[in-house]
Amino acid sequence: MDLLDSWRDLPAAQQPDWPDPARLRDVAGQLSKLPPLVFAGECDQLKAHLAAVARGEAFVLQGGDCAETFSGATADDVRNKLKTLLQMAVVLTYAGSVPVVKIGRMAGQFAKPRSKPLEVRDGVELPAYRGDMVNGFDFTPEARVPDPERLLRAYHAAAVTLNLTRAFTQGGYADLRQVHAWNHDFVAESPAGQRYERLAGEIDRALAFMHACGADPEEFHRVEVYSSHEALLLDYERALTRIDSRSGLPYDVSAHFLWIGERTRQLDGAHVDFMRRIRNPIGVKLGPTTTAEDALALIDRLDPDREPGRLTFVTRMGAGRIRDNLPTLVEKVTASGAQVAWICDPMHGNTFEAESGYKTRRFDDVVDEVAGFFEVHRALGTHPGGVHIEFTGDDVTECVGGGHDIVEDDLHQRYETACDPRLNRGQALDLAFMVAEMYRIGK
Ligand SMILES: O=C[C@H](O)[C@H](O)COP(=O)(O)O
Ligand SMILES: C=C(OP(=O)(O)O)C(=O)O
Ligand SMILES: [Mn+2]
Repeated sequence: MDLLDSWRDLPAAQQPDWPDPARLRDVAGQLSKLPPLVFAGECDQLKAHLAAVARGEAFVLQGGDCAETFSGATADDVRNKLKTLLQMAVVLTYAGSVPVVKIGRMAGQFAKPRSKPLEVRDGVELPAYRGDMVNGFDFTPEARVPDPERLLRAYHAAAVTLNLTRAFTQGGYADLRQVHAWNHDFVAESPAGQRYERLAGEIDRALAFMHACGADPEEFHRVEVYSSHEALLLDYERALTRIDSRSGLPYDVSAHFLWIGERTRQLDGAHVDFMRRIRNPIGVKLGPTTTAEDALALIDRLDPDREPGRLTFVTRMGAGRIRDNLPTLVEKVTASGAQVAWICDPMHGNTFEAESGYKTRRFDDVVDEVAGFFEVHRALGTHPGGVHIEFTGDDVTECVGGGHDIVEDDLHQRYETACDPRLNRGQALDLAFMVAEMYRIGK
């Protein structure tokens, strides 16, 4: 048997109950003939950047929706998300004085693990929504049936999103001389926008200075933005895995970077088995129950050759636990000689249900978890390598607190997420300024 299929004999958590397995096989066959969404060489490039992160020379900004939707694969939606990502990256690069590796939770983040298989509303029980790649968001029995056709739609929505991303980032929109333009629709009414505008003015002056010194303006014309998603549905990921013609090695060409979620990181499970065989840079989410032994065993399994940039640990402990839980993990991993990149996801350990029933997160908890992450790494002399966040480019009301001080009673106003609550654009920019400061202070 092809080793890329050995996961099929292992327990795979969080897979949908596809009602028609023959149809699933047919769709997987179609997917396996479709062109790659990314190229192996690009994945290697990202791996080299992540190796720099692991060495302490760069910082990762990874973010986007919790769950992308098919209807969100539009020019406006993608541009707004990219704009926010670029603004955050500029803040971090300039105010934090550090090269920023930009990775979108974009172009493939269509499948969700859930804590409960069923959703109950007013006594009616239906299968939980598992992302547009699996079933529909509407609370009807028809919508909630897993449909393999959705895997094909996910591929096409990812292709559209990636095409837009490549056009925006390579075609001039992301040119550093556009720093003001990204902010136009934002600056007047928001403190974060005004703060950003002042920083953009400084960048202008710095660019003019460099230009006067003879720097080539073309250097600032393009940026690299990489794609990433949770590698959850193994039938999809396997179908998009190809042998790289240069090296003869397998790459999952559905995204540059794939990660294993907190709910699917079982050492003897299917996800770890599949992911150890692909050559992309990969991540693993580490929640509050992770032991140092778990982390070391994951390293042995997923990065036996200790390849620089191969493995990133994304910790998501919760603001109240990070200062207690993270030090031992980092100490023991560092002592083992493994060089992983450490990234902080300050979202998933801080979710709670408001009285109104909306899932939400406090902006202050998000900031506190990042602060704890920095404190732990600074105390140990290790590198706080980045942040992984859920945000959107729109002015949604999903997380409480932040500049506009959204309160629980406001959540209903613009609660648009298909899964977890995201930072809105102002909250995301505020966070970027705070992270930049934390980065600079401890350096
Ligand atoms: O995004 C992550 C998970 O899918 C999400 O946190 C699970 O949410 P649930 O507890 O509502 O299932
Ligand atoms: C499911 C997610 O996170 P975790 O696996 O950390 O719960 C996510 O990133 O949306
Ligand atoms: Mn999420």
